[in-house]
Amino acid sequence: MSIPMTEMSHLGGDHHGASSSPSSNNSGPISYAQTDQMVRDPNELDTKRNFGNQFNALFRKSSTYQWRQYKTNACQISMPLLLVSSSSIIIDQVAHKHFHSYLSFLDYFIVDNYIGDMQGTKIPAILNPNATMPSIYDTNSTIAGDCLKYLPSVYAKDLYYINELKSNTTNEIAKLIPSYVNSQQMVVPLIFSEYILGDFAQYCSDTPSFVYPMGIVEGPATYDEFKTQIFDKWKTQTVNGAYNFGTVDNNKLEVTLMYNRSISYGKDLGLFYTLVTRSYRLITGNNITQFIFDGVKDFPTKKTTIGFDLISLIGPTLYIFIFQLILPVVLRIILYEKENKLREIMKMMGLEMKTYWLVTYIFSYSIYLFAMLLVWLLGAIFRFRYFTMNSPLAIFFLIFLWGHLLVSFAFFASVFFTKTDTGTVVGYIWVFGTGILASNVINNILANTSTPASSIFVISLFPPFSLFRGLKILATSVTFGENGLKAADIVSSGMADVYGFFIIESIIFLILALYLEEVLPSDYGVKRHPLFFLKPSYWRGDKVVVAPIDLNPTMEGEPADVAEERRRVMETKELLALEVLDLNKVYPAQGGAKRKVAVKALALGVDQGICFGFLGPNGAGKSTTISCVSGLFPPTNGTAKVFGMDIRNDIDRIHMVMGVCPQDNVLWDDLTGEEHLLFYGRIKNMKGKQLSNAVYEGLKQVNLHEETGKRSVAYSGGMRRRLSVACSLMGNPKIVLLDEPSTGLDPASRKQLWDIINAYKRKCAMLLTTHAMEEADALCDRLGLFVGGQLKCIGSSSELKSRFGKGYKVMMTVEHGYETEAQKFLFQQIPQANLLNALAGTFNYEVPRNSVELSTLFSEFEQNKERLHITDWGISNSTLEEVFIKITMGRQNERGEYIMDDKPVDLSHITNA
Ligand SMILES: Nc1ncnc2c1ncn2[C@@H]1O[C@H](COP(=O)(O)OP(=O)(O)OP(=O)(O)O)[C@@H](O)[C@H]1O
Repeated sequence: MSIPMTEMSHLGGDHHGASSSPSSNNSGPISYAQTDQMVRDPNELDTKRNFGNQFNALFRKSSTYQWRQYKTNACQISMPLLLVSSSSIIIDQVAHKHFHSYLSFLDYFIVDNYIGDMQGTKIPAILNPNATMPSIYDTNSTIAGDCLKYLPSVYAKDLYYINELKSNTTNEIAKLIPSYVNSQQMVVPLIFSEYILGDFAQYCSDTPSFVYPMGIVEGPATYDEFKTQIFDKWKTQTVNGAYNFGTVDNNKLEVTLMYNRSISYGKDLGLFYTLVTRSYRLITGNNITQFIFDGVKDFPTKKTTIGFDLISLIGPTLYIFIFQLILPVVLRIILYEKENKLREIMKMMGLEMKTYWLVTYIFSYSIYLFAMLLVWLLGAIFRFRYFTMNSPLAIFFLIFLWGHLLVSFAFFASVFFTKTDTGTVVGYIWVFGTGILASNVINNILANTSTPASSIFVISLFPPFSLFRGLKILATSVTFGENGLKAADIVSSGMADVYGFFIIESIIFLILALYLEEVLPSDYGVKRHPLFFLKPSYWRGDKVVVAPIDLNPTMEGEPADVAEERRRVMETKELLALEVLDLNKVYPAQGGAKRKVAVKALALGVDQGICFGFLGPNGAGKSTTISCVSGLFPPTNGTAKVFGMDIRNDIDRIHMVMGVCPQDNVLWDDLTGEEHLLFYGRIKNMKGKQLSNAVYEGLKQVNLHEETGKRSVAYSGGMRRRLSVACSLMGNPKIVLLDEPSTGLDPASRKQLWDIINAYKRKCAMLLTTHAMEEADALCDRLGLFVGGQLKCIGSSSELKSRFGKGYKVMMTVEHGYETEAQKFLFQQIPQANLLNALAGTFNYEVPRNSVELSTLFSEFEQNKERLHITDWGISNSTLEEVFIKITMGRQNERGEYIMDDKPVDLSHITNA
């Protein structure tokens, strides 16, 4: 005979005798509950969170994590740098191409526009005589009035003409222009269009001023001489431009314009043009019938010098992208931990959220600051006036304060996203969208001096626009020959206002972010009442008062053992590791799914030092119960107490004595196993030798001690699972919740895991869910079987088997052709045997527990097996699996017994034979 040893081991009962039944009408602890350190009062537990330890734990973890992410971080940080560098190259190219090779194209464009502009100019009626000719500013003019002090002083006084006539006719025009413009009566109204003057026109538009036109003097006799002279003088830059007349007579005006780009940037080309054509008309009285405009010639200039800082001109547009580019990066940092439940698991393991936000803030800000300081450095290296001419103090405050607003705003925005990728993409759209909006719309609003202060105030409430305002002030200070913003001008320029907005908005967004995190419903976490801050108890730091839950003494339809468990929980005087008190969880209808009652009026107690197993089919509500107990979800009704501490108002303290291994492995891909354990150990106040020993032991127990350098992303599924279990056991928790801990483990690893759990369960209480019946058998002192969110039975494995199993199983294998004789023999020995199945000569029977005398059965089989050609036989106890199947698939009859509708094969003809 061969008796399957594993099954035979069940003979004579399980590892816990039925005598230890909780149903023995006592309300004390389960008799086999043992623990090395019995807790009698929750105050005996070390539930204090130490800010220093947790800060240290998180700071080290985040530093290591960010360091491991150096490639991603380098890419993200280099984006702003790339923008700065590439803009420098592009602008250099544009400057050289347009101002040197394609100069005339650009300048024709300017002239054309200018003419168009002039035609549309409305001359104010009060001006008399009407303006006939535009003027160039004489900034020294006292007549000009106050408005001119705002104008850039780039216009020098002298404009030359060269009398290098090709024709033999007298060059009347050449003579007349100087006398025309130099005559004192030629005080002309200032009527430049806004196109030409840009922002500066705003200053003078309300108070038309009169200025002297500049002087025009005769220059050297030939163009070549003139060129030489200009080239010699380019550094002093006193000459604005020159005319070189060709043929000039009553019908024809042939002229070449030359201008000094270093001074005038081409802005006054139109002016030069108009000056000569209108003078011609005024002096000759003729309309020009033939105008030969020979194009525009640039004055010789030093090769690399460009007259104005294009980068500063387009600065606000460019810099608004650069300054905001870290926003999606920060969003990614926050959302990664949110989406992957890492934030929740840290919380469940005891991390204080204040510490979490502080460290996340410091890291996000550091990444931003590092990137921006590099941008500043690069800007200085490329000699962008923006960075070299503006006061370093003004730039520093802009970078420093904007960083705070950016990070606070990212915190605020992160509240509205759950997926990392969605948040990051929206972040980039935000950066570019607001950048484009700012440079196209907000720019004009800010540039318009008639924009009321209230509008500017409203605009500034929007972070990207207040940034744009600051960037524009700095840009304006350097664009057209200004000397940059001085530290002394920070207040008068409006920069101080911008800083003020940054500071106030940072505080507002930070408070909003933290507030919304506390109250806004989300996938995980217990949320506060929206008006929680109005309660004085919140500010005093008092514990929230919650109504006590009185367990219903009876619940209709509850099986006897479950009702008994309810009574035990109500009456027990002992401090239980976990009391579940009429816990209900209803998931609201969402995304097409109906409202789901996942857990119904659950009442049970888990004693200290035992391992309690939740069994049940998929969707029975096991994980939901664990999630409620761990604080991942708030219960809809009812509550649970861990060592007497209520999950509704003491969850933070509970977390310090709790270890959680969720159903999915919640790990940081880029951290090693050792780093995970160090982190969780530090959170739970472990230090020094104690910590390093615990980490080593933890890794050794799960057989990961030789994988210390490997990051968890490179672990196999089983290794990740073992690491998750090791994390949950760090820091000597008093209660450990394990949601399907052995999923995906090979048999050897599973055995190892069982050894760990068996070793730990005397030190703490454990709650585990599993689908593996042998695991429940091997580990759990008590089991609860769930179906449809309700507890269907509760007890030790042996109790359940004896209550719901039919007794023993007998297996017999018979040689071909001798089956009938062998079966007859079996029914003679055990008349109540019930054939479950017969396959290829192997027969399985169910045998009622008291229907057989085991010793007689053994000797009868031994004596007859050869005669009956029985090659193998065995007897085993009912398995938990049968109990499981019976309860989950069977139905209850009127006496409350579980029966299976699928009847076994009817072989009564054999029995009767
Ligand atoms: N976040 C959720 N939102 C809505 N319904 C949910 C949510 N989580 C679980 N449920 C539903 O609640 C019920 C119980 O789910 P739960 O995950 O607790 O079952 P389980 O017993 O742990 O199952 P399994 O053994 O498959 O892990 C299921 O019907 C499930 O669809």
